[in-house]
Amino acid sequence: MAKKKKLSIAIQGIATSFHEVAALTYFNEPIDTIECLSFHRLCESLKNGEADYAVMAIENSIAGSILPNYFLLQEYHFSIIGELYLPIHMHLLTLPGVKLSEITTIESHPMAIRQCAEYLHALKNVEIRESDDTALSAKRVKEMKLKTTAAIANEHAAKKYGLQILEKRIETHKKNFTRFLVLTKRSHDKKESNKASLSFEVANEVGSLADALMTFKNNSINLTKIQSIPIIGKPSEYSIHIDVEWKRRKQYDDAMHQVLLQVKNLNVLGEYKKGKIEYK
Ligand SMILES: O=C(O)C(=O)C[C@]1(C(=O)O)C=C[C@@H](O)C=C1
Repeated sequence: MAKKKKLSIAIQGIATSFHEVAALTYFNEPIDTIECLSFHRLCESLKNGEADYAVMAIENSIAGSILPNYFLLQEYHFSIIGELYLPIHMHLLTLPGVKLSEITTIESHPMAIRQCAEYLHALKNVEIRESDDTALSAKRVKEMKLKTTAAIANEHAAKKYGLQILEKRIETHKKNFTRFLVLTKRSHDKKESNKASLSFEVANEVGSLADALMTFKNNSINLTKIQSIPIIGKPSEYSIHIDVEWKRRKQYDDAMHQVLLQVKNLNVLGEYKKGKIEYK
């Protein structure tokens, strides 16, 4: 019997990155990952058909929204087919035997650095350096035998690169989640969807945004997130991104028909099943 072809999933970062963990958790089957060292590269990989799906972090419960990714969602017009809330535990990794007093540089992905800001602010005389990926920082410490550099990364990176966990759980708050979106160019089944991500623009007039949001309220639709991003070239104008959840599909459909008349450039970025926040 012919073997089933594995799905290829574009991730930001390399093996053991949080994106790899997110992709393995979401698909829950053997996958081929395509390692991308930027979110732009990740979108290109999906666009040119190298990947079947892409997994993209969009927000973190400590560090907030990854704003550039909202621009990418707008630019590439992929469909969001699912989401995943992944618990994130950050550790300080070094070569075996290294002491904290010997560390002069700490490097990691900027989102990881922001999630550990409290811990990092308390350290004296340590340079904080941004990298493309948590796992890549761990790999660099190992391969370049960097005795005075520590990486902020997860336990999978520690294991893979034989690094010691010098400090455990250095994230600012223990309930730390990153929300990932699963993107595709393919058509997908929306039968089970109870959540949507939308974007639109409103006139710069009294109450225009409030009126649009009231339409969702009046149809019993729960607004779970709102994020505005600038419209490039139109200073002080914004594109509004919202996430909404519904109990009955008809309520969402009714709200959408009404809101269509109130806003400009309404886009449905995806309709999908709401992810669970499960604390481990
Ligand atoms: O550097 C990684 O390991 C990533 O997968 C990137 C990333 C992010 O983009 O937010 C993913 C999850 C964590 O929030 C920290 C970093």
